[in-house]
Amino acid sequence: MADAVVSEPVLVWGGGAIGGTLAACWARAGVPVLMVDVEAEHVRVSAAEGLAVEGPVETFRQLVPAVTPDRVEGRFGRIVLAVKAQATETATRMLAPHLAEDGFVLSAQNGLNERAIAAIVGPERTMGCFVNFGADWLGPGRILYGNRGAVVVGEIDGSLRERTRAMFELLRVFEPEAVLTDDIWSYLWGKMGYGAMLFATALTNDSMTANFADPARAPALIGLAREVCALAAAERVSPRGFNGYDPAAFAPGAPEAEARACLARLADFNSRTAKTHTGIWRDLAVRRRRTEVDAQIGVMVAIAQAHGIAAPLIARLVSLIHDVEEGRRPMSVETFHALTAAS
Ligand SMILES: NC(=O)C1=CN([C@@H]2O[C@H](COP(=O)(O)OP(=O)(O)OC[C@H]3O[C@@H](n4cnc5c(N)ncnc54)[C@H](OP(=O)(O)O)[C@@H]3O)[C@@H](O)[C@H]2O)C=CC1
Ligand SMILES: CC(C)(CO)C(=O)C(=O)O
Repeated sequence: MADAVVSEPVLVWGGGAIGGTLAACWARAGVPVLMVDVEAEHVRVSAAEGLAVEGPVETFRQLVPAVTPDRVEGRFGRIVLAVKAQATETATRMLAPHLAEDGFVLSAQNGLNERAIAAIVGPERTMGCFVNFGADWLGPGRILYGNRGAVVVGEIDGSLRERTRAMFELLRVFEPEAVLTDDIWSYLWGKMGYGAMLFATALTNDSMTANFADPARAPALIGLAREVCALAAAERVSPRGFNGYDPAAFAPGAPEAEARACLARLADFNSRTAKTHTGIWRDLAVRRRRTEVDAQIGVMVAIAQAHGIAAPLIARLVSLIHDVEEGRRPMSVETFHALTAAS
């Protein structure tokens, strides 16, 4: 990567829980960043008073250069996209005029958003990334960094290039155990399985750990992960594990005991975070807004149909989250077991 590009700011588009944590950590380390967010007060506080990162991992306040999208000027070689999945297309269209011809967009999101990004800016200008650290946007200029977690980067075509290695080094500034991979889709599909279970936990008000530790919820959680793993296989992807999640435990023929042992590991991993509930739960219970369910989980219904594979739990999960979003059902153990009924 040319020196001129390395000295120019990394544009972090979407400066909430994930983007804000990355931007603050990079800025503190002396990496030039420019954070872009639609929340004007968040932008003002972060730039003028400092973005406060708090919680058990790190507590610091860092001035982060930040603007709203209408104030971005120029073109950038490295854009890290960290909006919710349903905002991906809108945000990518907004950032596209600011992306250098030879630059790239890296998706620090959950889901298969790289496909949508590539459709807009082109596959050559899209880089894959998987993040599993936990963070919450608490308010303007305030983010909870709840726990460290896996961070993986790789090109969507599996190649390893100078720019991929450079981005890997940049991610290591944030997470020293970051991984460089030639198979980013295996991690993204790994998170699709874990993510489907996380969406199910958000049908209740219980913490992630309480959900994963409840034996009565295991059939629905295991069933979901098995459906996702079957879809990944149909897509010719071998999903990979991370932070206690092991897709092999949900592969066809894997013993139920392995799947239950995996749930116990996830209960344990999530018992050691200050972020007790998912971002999905937070959207529903705290922010009172729609979740990423269509963009993250709904896409799998279409993938299942394309392969002629039945995915009843995934489809039921999408409709139950919609029920909660639209006030037809409460977040409750009873609502969770409306999912169990489909298993
Ligand atoms: N939080 C976590 O612990 C984890 C999150 N992820 C994933 O990371 C992604 C980002 O999530 P998260 O950081 O939690 O979300 P947040 O809502 O905290 O942050 C996203 C930010 O982007 C802003 N935004 C929305 N649209 C635009 C736009 N067009 N241009 C610029 N900014 C915009 C949002 O504003 P507004 O709120 O007003 O829309 C918000 O401030 C998601 O895909 C999530 O699933 C992955 C692992 C862990
Ligand atoms: C729970 C977490 C942080 C993954 O560990 C997540 O991805 C989310 O909140 O949606």
